[in-house]
Amino acid sequence: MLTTQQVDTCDIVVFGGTGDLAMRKLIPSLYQRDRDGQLTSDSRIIAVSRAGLDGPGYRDKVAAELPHFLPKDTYDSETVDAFLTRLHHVTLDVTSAEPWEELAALLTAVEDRVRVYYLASAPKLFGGICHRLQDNGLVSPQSRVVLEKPIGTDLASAQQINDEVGAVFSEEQIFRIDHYLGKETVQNLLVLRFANTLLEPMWRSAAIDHVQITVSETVGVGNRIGYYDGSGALRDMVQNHMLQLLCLVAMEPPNHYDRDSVRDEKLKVLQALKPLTGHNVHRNTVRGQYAPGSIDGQSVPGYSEELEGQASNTETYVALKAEVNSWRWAGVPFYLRTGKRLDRRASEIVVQFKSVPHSIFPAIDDEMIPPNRLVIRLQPDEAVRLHLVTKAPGPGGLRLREVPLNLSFAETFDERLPDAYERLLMDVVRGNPMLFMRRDEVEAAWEWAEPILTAWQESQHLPKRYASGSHGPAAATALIERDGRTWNDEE
Ligand SMILES: NC(=O)C1=CN([C@@H]2O[C@H](COP(=O)(O)OP(=O)(O)OC[C@H]3O[C@@H](n4cnc5c(N)ncnc54)[C@H](OP(=O)(O)O)[C@@H]3O)[C@@H](O)[C@H]2O)C=CC1
Ligand SMILES: O=C1O[C@H](COP(=O)(O)O)[C@@H](O)[C@H](O)[C@H]1O
Repeated sequence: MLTTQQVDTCDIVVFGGTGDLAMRKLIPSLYQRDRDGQLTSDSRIIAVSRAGLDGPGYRDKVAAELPHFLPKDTYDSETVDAFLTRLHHVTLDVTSAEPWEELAALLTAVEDRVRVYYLASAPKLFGGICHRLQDNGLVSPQSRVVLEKPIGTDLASAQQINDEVGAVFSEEQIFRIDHYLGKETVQNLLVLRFANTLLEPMWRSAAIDHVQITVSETVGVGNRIGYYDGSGALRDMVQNHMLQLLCLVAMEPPNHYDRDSVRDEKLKVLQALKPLTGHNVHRNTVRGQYAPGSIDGQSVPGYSEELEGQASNTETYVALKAEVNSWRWAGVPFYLRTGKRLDRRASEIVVQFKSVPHSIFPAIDDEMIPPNRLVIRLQPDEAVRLHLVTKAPGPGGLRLREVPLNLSFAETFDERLPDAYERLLMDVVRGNPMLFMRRDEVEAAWEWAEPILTAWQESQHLPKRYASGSHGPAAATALIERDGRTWNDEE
């Protein structure tokens, strides 16, 4: 839950302030924080783009779009009007050599204060923007820079971006965002593991059979195809969000809930990932691309139709088997899968415990007793479900039933679950980088992911086509079934 006590004065400059991310996520999240009284009246939000808008023009744009991206019960016109007065727009081509006079005049018209430069623009612009900020005298110890993902497309490009940004800002001033870390249910994972004594003794290979991490989307690539076709699901979802989830499940208990203790432990997990290279990539990964199909009764085109018939090997689906080479996790596979245009929207982590070693019940073999499962449902219908085996009531022969103990967030808490960006934006303002990726984490994640991309590129195999609205490629089912396990697709 966000604290409502702290009120901050800041200027938030959004490079790319008219773009999809800004309009759908950043501006609505800032509105919510303002609505909760967390910004002082003189705090400002300054959008930068080439759109040729003035302040009133940008305010009109936000006023028209904001209602579409807010839960209805959080919209009220008085608060919106007050919020709009904070908004400014500076028209600027960040690649041009012109001095940044208008932006500089606006920023330096007030006393030095916390300044957040949010780079909601293409990563190739990050280095240039930072250098221009410095050249224009706009970087002070109170400045922070937020880098949107993806940080690069491979290790070398990530290092280059990190070097360029690092030449202007210190590591403490750099916030590499992974919005999955701002989700309430993801933060709850740390609380679940480290504020309960029940789980930790079982949280290891002695008791756990395997872990599944799924991020299944029903949406396609939409209007982001230009970006997506050069990226694909491994770069877009696995290298960042999914590996971060894996880290939170697999990490050792940090000594403290603070920036370096938590990030040090996550880094160790990334460094312990068993490399997937060469033929191991083909054995342990599946990539797919959506074909035409139907979602919610509506026909939808395939990926290549969306590319106007252009051939593309970009994957919109990945399933893979990862392993963490550590004492705790030896022999416990982590199965990851993510894809677009699938049959359901569901993000979840499933921790599957081992089966009972021996059945004491006559006529019920060990394998007839379902193993316990902990399902951490990240979205939608956020919940933690512990599946236990119970006796089905009734006389006669013993019948066993698997039943979930269901901690549903909606049923348990009255509070609205804030969007991930609400929490993360205020963490930047307050200078708390714990839920942001440190340079070494990003680069370790690339070190593991890049050989997979290389092996795919060198291979003759094309991504497997799967019908939109399906479970994904059959090969992904085979990947887990070959180990005698099945994907959790029940809920
Ligand atoms: N959209 C999303 O859901 C997500 C996006 N991201 C990342 O966020 C970043 C932005 O994405 P998104 O909002 O979708 O992209 P958009 O293409 O929708 O927006 C890009 C923004 O940058 C501005 N811009 C582009 N070139 C320049 C320039 N030379 N000078 C000044 N402004 C410029 C555009 O305005 P104009 O063209 O008018 O100048 C626009 O405001 C990307 O790095 C993306 O990967 C990450 C996660 C999710
Ligand atoms: O970063 C990204 O995340 C979204 C999925 O985020 P969610 O919060 O809706 O689960 C994904 O659709 C997008 O392709 C990716 O860039």
